[in-house]
Formats: sequence, C-alpha cells, structure tokens
Amino acid sequence: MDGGIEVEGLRKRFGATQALDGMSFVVRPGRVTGFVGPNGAGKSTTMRVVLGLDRPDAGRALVGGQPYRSLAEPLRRLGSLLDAGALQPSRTARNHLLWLAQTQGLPPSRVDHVLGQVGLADAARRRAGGFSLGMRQRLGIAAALLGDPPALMLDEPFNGLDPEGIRWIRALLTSLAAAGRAVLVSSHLMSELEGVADHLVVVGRGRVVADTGVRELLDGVAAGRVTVRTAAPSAAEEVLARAGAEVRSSGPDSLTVTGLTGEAIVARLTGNGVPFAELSSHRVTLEEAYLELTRDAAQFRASLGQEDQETREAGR
Ligand SMILES: Nc1ncnc2c1ncn2[C@@H]1O[C@H](COP(=O)(O)OP(=O)(O)OP(=O)(O)O)[C@@H](O)[C@H]1O
Repeated sequence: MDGGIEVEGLRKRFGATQALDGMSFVVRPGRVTGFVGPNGAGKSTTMRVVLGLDRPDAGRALVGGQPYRSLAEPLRRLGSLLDAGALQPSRTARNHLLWLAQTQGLPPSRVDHVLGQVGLADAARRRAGGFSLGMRQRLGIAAALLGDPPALMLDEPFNGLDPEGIRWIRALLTSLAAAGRAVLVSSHLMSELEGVADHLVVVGRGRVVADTGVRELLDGVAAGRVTVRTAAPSAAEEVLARAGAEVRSSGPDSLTVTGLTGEAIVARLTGNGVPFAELSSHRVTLEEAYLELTRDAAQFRASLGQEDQETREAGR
C-alpha cells in the first residue's frame, strides 16, 4: 500500500508471554487510526516490530509496501514516537533535531520548520533535560515529523499531558491526516481518542478484536437510543419498562431508553402523567462504544480485569 502501514499475521512470544498472536491490520493514508487496547495488549510490541526493533516469530510488517529496515531513508517514509523520554538531556531541542537530521541526510531547514510546527520555536535553545513531559512529547513529535513522512506512528502520545496538550495533539493529528498522511496513534484510554480517530483498531491479548470506522461504530451503538430528561426518573423508568423498553439511568435526571421510538416514549409518559423536560437521540461517547464493542469478547473482559465479576455473575 502506498504510504500506509500493513501488519500481517504478527506473532511474538517473550518467554511464557504470547505478546502478539496473529496481529493483522492496515493503516490507511488520510485518516487517524486509533490503536486501542488495555495495558499489555501488544500495541508497543507491534510498533517495535514495524520499526524493525523486535523481530516477529511469524508474520510481517510493511511501511509503504516495504520492510522498514530495507528503507533507504526511513525518516522520510515513517515518523515515529515510541518513548518521549529517550533524549540526550544535555542537548538543546534544536541540537537534538539537528543531530537527527544530519544522520538522515535531512536539511537543517527542516529542524526549524518542525520546531515551529510543534510550538517549540521559543524553547529551541533550551536543554531538553529541563523540559516538561508535554514539551518532551512535542519534541518527540517534532522528530517524527522531521523527514516529512507520509506515515506516522505514535505510541501513547497523550500520556501525561494536560487538557491543553491533549487538544493540541488532537488538532495536529487531524491536520496531518487531512494532508493525506497515514497516522497510527496508540492509547489504552478510549477517551483520549475522542474526536480525533477516524478509524479504530481495537486489540486484546496480541490480536485484533475489532477493526472499524469510528462513525459507523458510534452510529451503530447509538441506533435506537433516546435520552429522556425527567424530574421523575423512577416513575418514567417504571412506565417505559412496562411498555417493553430497556431503560438505563444515565444521570441524576436522565434515562437512556432503547426499544421505543421518541413518539412512543412521549405518548407513554404523557398518558401516565410523568413529567419530562427533553427527549434527544442518545450521543454515544467513544468510551461507551468501546465497552459495547468489547462486551462479548471474553478475552477482552479478562484483559480488563473483570474475571471476578464474570465469576460472580455466573454463580448467581
Ligand atoms: N521485551 C520484553 N520482554 C518480555 N515481555 C515483554 C517484552 N515486551 C513486551 N512484553 C510483554 O508482552 C505483552 C505485550 O506488551 P506491550 O508493551 O506490547 O503491550 P501494550 O499494549 O503496548 O501495553 P501498554 O499499554 O502497557 O504499553 C505484555 O505482557 C508485556 O509484558
């Protein structure tokens, strides 16, 4: 695939741990692909294999159709952020990037360009050792952008960032994808990917659990759900449940209702004298969609540490 990243049947074992167990997916140009799964699901290992830092027991990973290690000018093909802490602390931000640029035959003009792009122009001559975590992440992203590559792969870029930093990265990733780049960004928190991921590759225990567009995922989960705001949630729940709806509390004065149309809900509540203030189609967060998506995946529940709950439920 031109410019994208392909991962095919990757398997990797570390001692007793099967870190990758048939991991396969593609990262297409022009969109942000979120790579999500609980701690230990195999995200970092996959990225290390893509970069040729770990050798898979089976399978292959390609960048723009070729193994990363065979690329003549890798930074021009794939930019990556694996560990933002991996810096020479005594070097200034600018010198760090100049050194990288030199090793890859990139012009120094790119250094000033990417420093501006990540908002570090004013800190360029400060030592990276004194940088906050957020500034280190920015510097790591600057390094990933140095070769102006068509593909980017960022491991947990939101880690440790304040809300402003998170907003900034989201906007940057969106603009990079809008410019036609393939962008893979990992996170163990679905909420971090809210509003930025166009596509999701959800992983658990070394393999893909779901590979889906975000819009279709959210639409599918939201379908047929109505949020009802009411000052009498208990009465409303009783009336609507009696009419065959599935009703869940979604706040002190709101219910999420499935199985009845908006008109039917209004008719039942009005007919039974239950007051309500507002009806709206349910807005699904990525977090909710993620839980829904993984609800039936036993391996996932286990990964999320809910084995105890399952056991309790089974014993009921
Ligand atoms: N070098 C290694 N030696 C031994 N085990 C490893 C090594 N690298 C990864 N693992 C194990 O492989 C599994 C997958 O780890 P990996 O770091 O790829 O997961 P992850 O999805 O990136 O998790 P996190 O969100 O915590 O970064 C884990 O059980 C981890 O302990």
